[in-house]
Amino acid sequence: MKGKLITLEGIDGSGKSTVAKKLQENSEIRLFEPVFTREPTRGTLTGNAVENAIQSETDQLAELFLFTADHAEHLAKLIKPALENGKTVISDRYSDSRYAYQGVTLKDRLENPLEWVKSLHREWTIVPDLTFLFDIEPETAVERCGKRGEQTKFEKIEFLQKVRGNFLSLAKEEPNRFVVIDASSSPEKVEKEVVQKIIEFIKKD
Ligand SMILES: Nc1ncnc2c1ncn2[C@@H]1O[C@H](COP(=O)(O)OP(=O)(O)O)[C@@H](O)[C@H]1O
Ligand SMILES: Cc1cn([C@H]2C[C@H](O)[C@@H](COP(=O)(O)OP(=O)(O)O)O2)c(=O)[nH]c1=O
Repeated sequence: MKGKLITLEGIDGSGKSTVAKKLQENSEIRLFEPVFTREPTRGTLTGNAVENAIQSETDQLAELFLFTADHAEHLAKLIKPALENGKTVISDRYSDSRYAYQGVTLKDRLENPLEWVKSLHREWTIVPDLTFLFDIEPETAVERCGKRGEQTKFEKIEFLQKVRGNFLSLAKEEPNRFVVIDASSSPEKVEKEVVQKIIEFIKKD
């Protein structure tokens, strides 16, 4: 696999989509002609199923498998072919979202849900080359989500506190893959930091 996979992760309202949009417009990033994508995917069979699940009180295990099915489809149809073509792929959310979020939703059902969800992916997923973790206080993130519009069942402070904890422990486990960004900074500062790291990373090879 020749291309590089870069992922954007963080709790709801941490500013991932804002950064993804800025990256698409950034002239230095455009030079690399990256493929921009996201999870959950949009307008696909699996992505639509996930969207329905998020908007209802779906069983947490069923929800995990829907998110995971969407990931498998995303890998097969978009990520793998793009990487094989030597493209840089930038994904707004990816597998770490499953480890962090379902690591919380499944905590009353399984002994160590984060590790279990990780192990479920191990044999077939593609581990990103670089992952940005947009780290922010859940209070600020939820306030931002409120301004954005209708809130989902995941956009609650207590829940997101636990998700944030999972993201931070994932970052600690793999310090070479993760870059933790202070997402409470201004959009300009966040963009500048991310662009700089991506360019450094791509030029390194
Ligand atoms: N650095 C920032 N400072 C202040 N507000 C921001 C910042 N980044 C994004 N926002 C705003 O916060 C809200 C959530 O951002 P968004 O990019 O949709 O987050 P996410 O994709 O991580 O859920 C949006 O209304 C966006 O305009
Ligand atoms: C990809 C993924 C997302 N999610 C959650 C995170 C979000 O609350 C929700 C939808 O993702 P998304 O549309 O990216 O939300 P946002 O723009 O607010 O960050 O699904 C999981 O629980 N597991 C997953 O594997």
